[in-house]
Amino acid sequence: MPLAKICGLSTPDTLDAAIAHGASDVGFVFFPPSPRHLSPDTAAGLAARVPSHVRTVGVFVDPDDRTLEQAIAAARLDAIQLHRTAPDRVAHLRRSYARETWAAVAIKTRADLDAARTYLGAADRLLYDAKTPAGAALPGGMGLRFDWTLLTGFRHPLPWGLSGGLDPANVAEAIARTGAPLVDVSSGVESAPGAKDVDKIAAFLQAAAS
Ligand SMILES: O=C(O)c1ccccc1NCC(=O)[C@H](O)[C@H](O)COP(=O)(O)O
Repeated sequence: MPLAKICGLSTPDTLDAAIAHGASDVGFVFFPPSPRHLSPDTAAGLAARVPSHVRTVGVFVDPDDRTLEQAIAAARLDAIQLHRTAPDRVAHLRRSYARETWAAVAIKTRADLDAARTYLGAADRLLYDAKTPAGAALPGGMGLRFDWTLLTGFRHPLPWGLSGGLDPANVAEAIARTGAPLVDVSSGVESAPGAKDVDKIAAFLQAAAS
């Protein structure tokens, strides 16, 4: 059974549902333009509900040191997920904060996937996510999917995860077709942008485990 991360949780009931139904990782977004953005105080309250066998992952977009420090301290993050962050900066933040460090890699073409190799030695895990359109406010959480066949035969330079456009109806097929060791979802388990749905969370995690 692959690991499964529910990203962009922002309420106790949806967080509890993710934990109860077997999520390995829960994601808290620290990016003000996102409908899933959390303040450090809110994140701290949620993090206190997370048992030790579930990892808390902070999601950031090329963060400055202060943003990271506040979030890590408040939410006692186990891991940091970095979008739009250059490999040398990822490596620096990994060394500085001593947290498991995920580099999100935006994928549309084979060349995008090849660029993932630049994170070897810089990150602990790659999260392949669908590239959002130029000018989009968010680099993730938009329900977009990339061509999974790009992953066929690819020699992954690091442990990895699959993200982008997953939902309860397609996650089992995604795992079967790609062999993903970790799947990640946000909008696919929402009823509206930023509003997670406990039934969809349960259905996603059940399908991922099937
Ligand atoms: O979800 C957000 O609002 C977000 C904002 C800024 C950076 C990253 C963000 N999400 C990252 C994730 O890990 C999402 O789960 C991933 O992009 C998949 O989203 P979706 O396609 O909606 O399932």
